[in-house]
Amino acid sequence: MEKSNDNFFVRRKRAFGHAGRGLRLLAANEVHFRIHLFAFVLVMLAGWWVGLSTTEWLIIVIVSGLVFSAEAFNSVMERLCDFVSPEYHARIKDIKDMSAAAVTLAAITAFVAGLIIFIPKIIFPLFS
Ligand SMILES: Nc1ncnc2c1ncn2[C@@H]1O[C@H](COP(=O)(O)OP(=O)(O)OP(=O)(O)O)[C@@H](O)[C@H]1O
Repeated sequence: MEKSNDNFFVRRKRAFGHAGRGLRLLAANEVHFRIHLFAFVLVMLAGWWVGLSTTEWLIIVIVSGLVFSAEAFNSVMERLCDFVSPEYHARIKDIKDMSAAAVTLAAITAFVAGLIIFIPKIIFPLFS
């Protein structure tokens, strides 16, 4: 690809445009990405309802970002694998399964963090 002579800011703006297109592709085509988005909105509403502290919001935002990033990279892996090897291949299976495992690890981390933050705020008041 030819190197452009545009200045720094024009190139950064273009890079954000490419990233924005990637985000739209993920939101439009990836069911799991949309499920995470839906769960994120629910957690935001629940956080607002129970009144999270700044630190708790930070933890929720960080673990959610981790899940979104892992999901995005997993989608990239799936597309790359399908492009490189549309037919069944044992190595492609390993790559896709490991990539899916990365998302699962991030999701478990977020789930456990959510339990630690929300359980005391939702369950404990019921018994006090
Ligand atoms: N070309 C292939 N070669 C070997 N195994 C594959 C191949 N394609 C898919 N698989 C196996 O099927 C599983 C599901 O793959 P697939 O690409 O359909 O992802 P998915 O989890 O169904 O995601 P999505 O439905 O979001 O595309 C993989 O984790 C892998 O075990």
